[in-house]
Amino acid sequence: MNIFDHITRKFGYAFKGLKIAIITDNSFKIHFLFAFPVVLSGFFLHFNRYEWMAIVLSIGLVLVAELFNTSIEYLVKMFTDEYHELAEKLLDISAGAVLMAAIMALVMAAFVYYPYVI
Ligand SMILES: Nc1ncnc2c1ncn2[C@@H]1O[C@H](COP(=O)(O)OP(=O)(O)OP(=O)(O)O)[C@@H](O)[C@H]1O
Repeated sequence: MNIFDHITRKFGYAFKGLKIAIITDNSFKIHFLFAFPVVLSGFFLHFNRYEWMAIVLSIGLVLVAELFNTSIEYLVKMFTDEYHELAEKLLDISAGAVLMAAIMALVMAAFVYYPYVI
Protein backbone atom coordinates (compact mmCIF):
# COMPACT_ATOMS: atom_id res chain seq x y z
CA MET A 1 0.00 0.00 0.00
CA ASN A 2 1.41 3.40 -0.97
CA ILE A 3 1.64 6.33 1.43
CA PHE A 4 -1.31 8.15 -0.20
CA ASP A 5 -3.63 5.14 0.30
CA HIS A 6 -2.37 4.78 3.86
CA ILE A 7 -3.14 8.43 4.69
CA THR A 8 -6.55 8.27 2.96
CA ARG A 9 -7.45 5.15 4.97
CA LYS A 10 -6.38 6.81 8.25
CA PHE A 11 -8.50 9.89 7.49
CA GLY A 12 -11.42 7.57 6.70
CA TYR A 13 -11.19 5.93 10.13
CA ALA A 14 -10.88 9.31 11.84
CA PHE A 15 -13.95 10.72 10.06
CA LYS A 16 -15.84 7.52 10.89
CA GLY A 17 -14.93 8.11 14.57
CA LEU A 18 -16.19 11.69 14.42
CA LYS A 19 -19.44 10.50 12.83
CA ILE A 20 -19.94 7.85 15.54
CA ALA A 21 -19.36 10.41 18.31
CA ILE A 22 -21.72 12.97 16.74
CA ILE A 23 -24.48 10.40 16.18
CA THR A 24 -24.23 8.46 19.45
CA ASP A 25 -23.14 11.05 22.03
CA ASN A 26 -25.82 13.50 23.18
CA SER A 27 -23.27 15.64 25.03
CA PHE A 28 -21.56 16.22 21.68
CA LYS A 29 -24.82 17.60 20.26
CA ILE A 30 -25.21 19.88 23.31
CA HIS A 31 -21.69 21.29 22.75
CA PHE A 32 -22.61 22.07 19.14
CA LEU A 33 -25.78 23.76 20.38
CA PHE A 34 -23.68 26.07 22.60
CA ALA A 35 -20.99 26.63 19.96
CA PHE A 36 -23.43 27.64 17.20
CA PRO A 37 -24.67 30.96 18.73
CA VAL A 38 -21.10 31.84 19.74
CA VAL A 39 -19.88 31.43 16.15
CA LEU A 40 -22.94 33.32 14.89
CA SER A 41 -22.26 36.21 17.31
CA GLY A 42 -18.70 36.31 15.98
CA PHE A 43 -20.02 37.22 12.54
CA PHE A 44 -22.48 39.80 13.92
CA LEU A 45 -19.90 41.42 16.20
CA HIS A 46 -17.15 41.23 13.56
CA PHE A 47 -14.64 39.43 15.78
CA ASN A 48 -11.03 40.19 14.92
CA ARG A 49 -8.60 37.37 14.14
CA TYR A 50 -7.46 37.05 17.77
CA GLU A 51 -11.03 36.78 19.03
CA TRP A 52 -11.74 34.11 16.40
CA MET A 53 -8.57 32.28 17.44
CA ALA A 54 -9.68 32.27 21.08
CA ILE A 55 -13.20 31.09 20.18
CA VAL A 56 -12.05 28.39 17.73
CA LEU A 57 -9.47 27.09 20.22
CA SER A 58 -12.00 27.07 23.06
CA ILE A 59 -14.67 25.25 21.07
CA GLY A 60 -12.04 22.84 19.73
CA LEU A 61 -10.71 22.12 23.22
CA VAL A 62 -14.18 21.21 24.50
CA LEU A 63 -14.96 19.03 21.47
CA VAL A 64 -11.62 17.21 21.69
CA ALA A 65 -12.14 16.60 25.43
CA GLU A 66 -15.64 15.28 24.66
CA LEU A 67 -14.26 12.94 21.98
CA PHE A 68 -11.80 11.43 24.46
CA ASN A 69 -14.56 11.23 27.07
CA THR A 70 -16.81 9.38 24.62
CA SER A 71 -14.04 6.93 23.74
CA ILE A 72 -13.42 6.26 27.44
CA GLU A 73 -17.15 5.62 27.92
CA TYR A 74 -16.96 3.03 25.11
CA LEU A 75 -13.83 1.51 26.63
CA VAL A 76 -15.56 1.04 29.99
CA LYS A 77 -18.70 -0.37 28.31
CA MET A 78 -16.51 -2.82 26.38
CA PHE A 79 -15.14 -4.25 29.62
CA THR A 80 -18.08 -4.15 31.99
CA ASP A 81 -21.68 -3.21 32.55
CA GLU A 82 -21.26 -3.95 36.25
CA TYR A 83 -20.26 -1.39 38.83
CA HIS A 84 -16.50 -1.17 39.14
CA GLU A 85 -14.57 1.30 41.29
CA LEU A 86 -11.92 1.85 38.60
CA ALA A 87 -14.56 2.29 35.89
CA GLU A 88 -16.15 4.98 38.07
CA LYS A 89 -12.78 6.76 38.41
CA LEU A 90 -12.14 6.52 34.65
CA LEU A 91 -15.56 7.92 33.77
CA ASP A 92 -15.55 10.64 36.41
CA ILE A 93 -12.04 11.83 35.59
CA SER A 94 -12.74 11.99 31.86
CA ALA A 95 -15.99 13.85 32.59
CA GLY A 96 -13.87 16.15 34.75
CA ALA A 97 -11.63 16.83 31.75
CA VAL A 98 -14.66 17.98 29.73
CA LEU A 99 -15.79 20.17 32.61
CA MET A 100 -12.32 21.70 32.87
CA ALA A 101 -12.28 22.43 29.13
CA ALA A 102 -15.76 23.96 29.35
CA ILE A 103 -14.72 26.22 32.26
CA MET A 104 -11.66 27.36 30.30
CA ALA A 105 -13.90 28.06 27.31
CA LEU A 106 -16.22 30.15 29.51
CA VAL A 107 -13.28 32.17 30.85
CA MET A 108 -12.02 32.67 27.30
CA ALA A 109 -15.52 33.76 26.18
CA ALA A 110 -15.69 36.24 29.07
CA PHE A 111 -12.45 37.87 27.84
CA VAL A 112 -13.69 37.97 24.24
CA TYR A 113 -17.19 39.36 25.01
CA TYR A 114 -16.11 41.78 27.76
CA PRO A 115 -15.34 44.74 25.42
CA TYR A 116 -18.70 44.28 23.66
CA VAL A 117 -20.83 44.45 26.81
CA ILE A 118 -19.23 47.33 28.71
N1 LIG B 1 -19.48 0.51 35.18
C1 LIG B 1 -19.48 1.52 36.05
N2 LIG B 1 -18.87 1.38 37.25
C2 LIG B 1 -18.84 2.39 38.14
N3 LIG B 1 -19.43 3.57 37.96
C3 LIG B 1 -20.05 3.80 36.78
C4 LIG B 1 -20.12 2.78 35.78
N4 LIG B 1 -20.82 3.28 34.73
C5 LIG B 1 -21.14 4.53 35.07
N5 LIG B 1 -20.70 4.86 36.29
C6 LIG B 1 -20.87 6.13 37.02
O1 LIG B 1 -21.96 6.83 36.45
C7 LIG B 1 -21.51 8.08 35.88
C8 LIG B 1 -22.24 8.33 34.59
O2 LIG B 1 -21.77 7.39 33.65
P1 LIG B 1 -22.12 7.47 32.13
O3 LIG B 1 -21.77 8.83 31.64
O4 LIG B 1 -21.58 6.31 31.41
O5 LIG B 1 -23.67 7.23 32.29
P2 LIG B 1 -24.87 7.90 31.64
O6 LIG B 1 -25.27 9.10 32.43
O7 LIG B 1 -25.86 6.79 31.52
O8 LIG B 1 -24.28 8.34 30.24
P3 LIG B 1 -24.94 8.59 28.84
O9 LIG B 1 -26.34 9.07 29.09
O10 LIG B 1 -24.03 9.63 28.27
O11 LIG B 1 -24.84 7.26 28.16
C9 LIG B 1 -20.01 7.95 35.71
O12 LIG B 1 -19.36 9.20 35.73
C10 LIG B 1 -19.66 7.06 36.90
O13 LIG B 1 -19.56 7.84 38.08
